[in-house]
Amino acid sequence: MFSRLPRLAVRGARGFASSSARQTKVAVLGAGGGIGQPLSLLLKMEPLISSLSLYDIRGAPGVGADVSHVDTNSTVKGYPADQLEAALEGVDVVVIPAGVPRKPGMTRDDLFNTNASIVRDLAKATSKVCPDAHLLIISNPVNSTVPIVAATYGAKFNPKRLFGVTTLDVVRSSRFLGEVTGDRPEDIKVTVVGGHSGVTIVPLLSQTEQAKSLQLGGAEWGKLVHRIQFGGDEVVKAKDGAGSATLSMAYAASKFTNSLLRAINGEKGIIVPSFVRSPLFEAEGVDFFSSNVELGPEGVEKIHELGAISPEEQKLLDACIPDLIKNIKKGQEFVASS
Ligand SMILES: NC(=O)C1=CN([C@@H]2O[C@H](COP(=O)(O)OP(=O)(O)OC[C@H]3O[C@@H](n4cnc5c(N)ncnc54)[C@H](O)[C@@H]3O)[C@@H](O)[C@H]2O)C=CC1
Ligand SMILES: O=C([O-])CC(=O)C(=O)O
Repeated sequence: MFSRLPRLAVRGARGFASSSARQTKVAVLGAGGGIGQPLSLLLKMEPLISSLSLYDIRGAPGVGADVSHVDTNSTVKGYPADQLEAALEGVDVVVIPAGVPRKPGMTRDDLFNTNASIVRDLAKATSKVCPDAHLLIISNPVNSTVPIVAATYGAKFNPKRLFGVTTLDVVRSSRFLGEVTGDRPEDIKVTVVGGHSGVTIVPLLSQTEQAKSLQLGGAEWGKLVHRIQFGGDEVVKAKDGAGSATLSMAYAASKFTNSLLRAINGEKGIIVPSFVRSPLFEAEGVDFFSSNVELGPEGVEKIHELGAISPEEQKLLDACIPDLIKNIKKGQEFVASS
């Protein structure tokens, strides 16, 4: 049955999807949307999930009924607008792609006014119903929505269990670098640090074997870095008013969810970039930062240092920090004043 699903089949073959895997209930909040629908389908194909809870203010019962016919073992239920708390009952992992996407000419920060309160209200519900769940935040601006969730949790905030999903930047880096070098994207691993918008996205290409032929600071490198930082804009422009990345984002979110689920199930050595509460640049006033994070049963097990970076990458980092501080503060102040 899984012959059409090579990535999942490999996972199964490694034994982590065996019947000894723990029962894991996952909720998607915003499941009726452009990301939510394909993400729900991909999570239905995830052997480490036993139960899927799909919530949206529009259309989730329909998406739930549809996805529930897929012939994998997990159960699926869609919940309408007035059943958020029921949707969160007993949930271990909550993935949140709820909120509006960009239109051409907008920055991610332009989404703040609409999405900040959506994310805050969903976080209020998760902190009440499933306070120990791992939270995977997709809604933009991620640099602000993740601090919003942390601030909403207040004393209940567990920094090990809150993740801004920056995986699409990693996915794009592999793909775009592969287009330049001719290497297979599947073989390329790029550590992307910082945040998730424009210049806060910092790909550490000097640490990637396949990027060694690029002259750091040269035109080709500069073009590639710019494409990685502004890859989201390419999609927004091509969709011409109909939204932003949905399919590649659903893929990226399912990839990150799988990494976390494998770690929760005891697999060791899973290290992926994610935007988390981080000590790395705390002294400079940056409370949240994306870097390589080692995942474990409790969520964040270890936050890795950046390692050796080139002078060109240091410049990118210097440009990232002030924007990141602004975005994080904006989220924290929103919760403090609401
Ligand atoms: N982290 C990342 O790398 C990426 C983040 N995004 C962000 O993801 C978000 C969603 O994007 P799309 O799925 O394309 O948008 P969409 O508009 O297609 O879907 C959003 C869904 O959220 C639902 N929603 C709104 N308020 C809600 C609430 N209070 N509770 C539950 N559901 C609610 C809507 O009904 C809709 O179905 C946007 O903010 C977008 O910017 C998009 C791509 C990549
Ligand atoms: O560009 C956007 O607004 C959506 C997004 O975060 C991405 O595609 O990276």
